[in-house]
Amino acid sequence: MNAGAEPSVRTPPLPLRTAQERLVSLAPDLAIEHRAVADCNGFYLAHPITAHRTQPDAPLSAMDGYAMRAADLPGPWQVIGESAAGHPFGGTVAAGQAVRISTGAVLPDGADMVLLQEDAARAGDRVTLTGTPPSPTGRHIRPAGMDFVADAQLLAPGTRIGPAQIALAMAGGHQHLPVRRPLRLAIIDSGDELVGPGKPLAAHQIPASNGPMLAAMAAGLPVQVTRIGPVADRIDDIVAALEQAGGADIIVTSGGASVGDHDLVRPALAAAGVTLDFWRVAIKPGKPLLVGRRDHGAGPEFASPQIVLGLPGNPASAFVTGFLFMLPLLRATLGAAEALPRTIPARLAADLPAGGSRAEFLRARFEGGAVTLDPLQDSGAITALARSNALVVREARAPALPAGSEVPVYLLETGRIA
Ligand SMILES: Nc1nc2c(c(=O)[nH]1)N[C@H]1C(S)=C(S)[C@@H](COP(=O)(O)OP(=O)(O)OC[C@H]3O[C@@H](n4cnc5c(N)ncnc54)[C@H](O)[C@@H]3O)O[C@H]1N2
Ligand code: MOO
Repeated sequence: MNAGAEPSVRTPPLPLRTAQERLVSLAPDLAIEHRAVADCNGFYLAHPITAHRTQPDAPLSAMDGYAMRAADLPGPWQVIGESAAGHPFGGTVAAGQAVRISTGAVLPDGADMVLLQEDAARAGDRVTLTGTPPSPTGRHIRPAGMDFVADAQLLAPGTRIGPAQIALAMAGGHQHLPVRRPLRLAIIDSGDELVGPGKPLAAHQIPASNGPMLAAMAAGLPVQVTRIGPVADRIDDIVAALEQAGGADIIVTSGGASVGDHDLVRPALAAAGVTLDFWRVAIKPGKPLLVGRRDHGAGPEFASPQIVLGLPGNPASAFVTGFLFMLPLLRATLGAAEALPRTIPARLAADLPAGGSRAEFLRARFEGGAVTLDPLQDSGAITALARSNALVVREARAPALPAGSEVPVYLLETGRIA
């Protein structure tokens, strides 16, 4: 879209990939901070990190037993001391000698093998072989540098930091990691029919469920969520909600994105100074998605424009666009190397009819490599969403496929998909 050209219903909906790439390219630039390693779970690494040390820094025993020279097999040996984890043996193992050793302890000089204690018998300071000696290729020794050597790259930029990455950074001698600061996300529910929690409902009203759903989708990421609404279908009210969200890096709305007389998010965005970047994507559900931005003007912390992502109101549409657009935008802003979700191949449990003019994301269950479509594909059906753990991708105008065919699916982990 050219700058200044207002997208209209006459502008064809964008193909999915084009729309996703455009959105991700708008990701705000969040400042990089140095955060205590243990507090980095779920963040993305902003710069590569290298090892400040070698691990292990000396050869270690991988088992409890006796350290000795393989050339002395089959023994017997005289025990001359002990090497425990944190307490190395200071001497050297000579011919016919052994050192009692524990897992993680430094292998004494002169030794090149560890005999498991289960394969040995000890009487006083004499040890004899009672079982199988270690094979020449498995002497229960972890050589120095087996895990990593000083200055080697430990983690690449854009890596998601989880429990194992925290362990690696700590072992590599890091106290802090460079990550983008937590993202401020405002989520706005809009619609006259919506009611917030704990309030009585008339027949024409429904509980606002999209806001909590979208917040839960983002919960695994370092995101501070502010929930606003539900907001009435009045331009002034929506503008006021957008002002309330003035300090957010990203605003996600749901509802009011379509073409009805009460779908007022677009005019409200214009009134609030948001320039529309694109509107409508050729996907089902989720077509009326919109993306806009406005200058923050709130200091150096907000160097990039604020992004507004308007999702359709239907719950399945909000979920699918939350998965295909909101989460990739959050990941890209937080510095993820890979912002877009990936499909995996699965076998269709039943025939799949031909597709329509939009790419579709069908709610389904994936079990044992096979995927079964939910019979209720209405974008207002939350039950179907709640019992699904996968989205089957059917490309626009895809031909009908027989059961057993391979299709791409997105897996949705229960409770935590970010
Ligand atoms: N004439 C046309 N009508 C519609 C079109 C179209 O192209 N031409 N597009 C349809 C499609 S596709 C979708 S998707 C919907 C989405 O419309 P909106 O984004 O404007 O959503 P609303 O009309 O506000 O609401 C739709 C539906 O979702 C419920 N809803 C909304 N917000 C929430 C919430 N926070 N929690 C739970 N449920 C919510 C709302 O009550 C409606 O039932 O438009 C089609 N129409
Ligand atoms: O695209 Mo709407 O999201 O079909 O339901």
